[in-house]
Amino acid sequence: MKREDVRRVDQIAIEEYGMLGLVLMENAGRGAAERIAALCHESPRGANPVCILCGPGNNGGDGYVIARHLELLGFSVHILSLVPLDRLTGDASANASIAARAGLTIQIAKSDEDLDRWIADDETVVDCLLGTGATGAPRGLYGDAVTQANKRRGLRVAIDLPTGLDCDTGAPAEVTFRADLTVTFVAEKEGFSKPAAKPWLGTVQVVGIGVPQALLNDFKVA
Ligand SMILES: NC(=O)C1=CN([C@@H]2O[C@H](COP(=O)(O)OP(=O)(O)OC[C@H]3O[C@@H](n4cnc5c(N)ncnc54)[C@H](OP(=O)(O)O)[C@@H]3O)[C@@H](O)[C@H]2O)[C@H](O)CC1
Ligand SMILES: [K+]
Repeated sequence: MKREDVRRVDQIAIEEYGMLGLVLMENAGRGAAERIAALCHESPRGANPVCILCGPGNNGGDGYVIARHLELLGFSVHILSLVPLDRLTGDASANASIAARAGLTIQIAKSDEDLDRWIADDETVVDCLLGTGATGAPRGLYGDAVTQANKRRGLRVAIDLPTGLDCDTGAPAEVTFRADLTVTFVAEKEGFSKPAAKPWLGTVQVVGIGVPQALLNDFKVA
């Protein structure tokens, strides 16, 4: 699916079918956590703990849901947010607040030094930095976070798409998250089929977020 179409699916599910964004995000995050747990159990590089890198939007919001479910699945998890939590809005803000009240470890990374210090070398790193709302190459600290993550030797999991990858063209930015697994929501993105995208995607798994079949049919999603 094209980026604009998958964003429309979220929007229509909420505006025309009356679903709540929080429900879509919970389904997304729970499904992603289950895939991450499976990968960590079956891969020799699959480490526990897990470090979740969260950005300023709903892709970051997914990360707070993933953290809560990974903890329930027996993983020790810590979250590095690249923005103060009061910068978050909507569903992302709600889930960051739930994670904080639940006592999940959340640190605010303000510099590349913070990222270098707080991302351990052998933990599993989850990319919840930028999703379908990204435009252009990851800017500033987002580029630093991708560079730091790519240096680690643990597993890397991208959520919805690897930060830096253009999900319509499949073109990687100068700095792109190199994932072992990409968990993408609703459907594979159009750019994922392009050869240039392959080194950055790793294995791709699609997670449904509970939107009605009628809506998927309208977008010809298998
Ligand atoms: N209910 C839902 O909508 C669900 C969405 N899902 C997840 O949501 C993301 C899409 O979330 P969205 O908030 O629209 O966008 P992002 O999380 O990708 O964040 C984009 C913001 O990041 C900033 N930005 C954009 N480009 C760059 C860049 N190149 N470098 C740095 N920062 C960037 C920008 O913020 P500004 O304040 O700077 O304007 C964007 O607003 C989707 O991918 C899913 O993961 C759930 O899956 C389902 C429910
Ligand atoms: K991402």
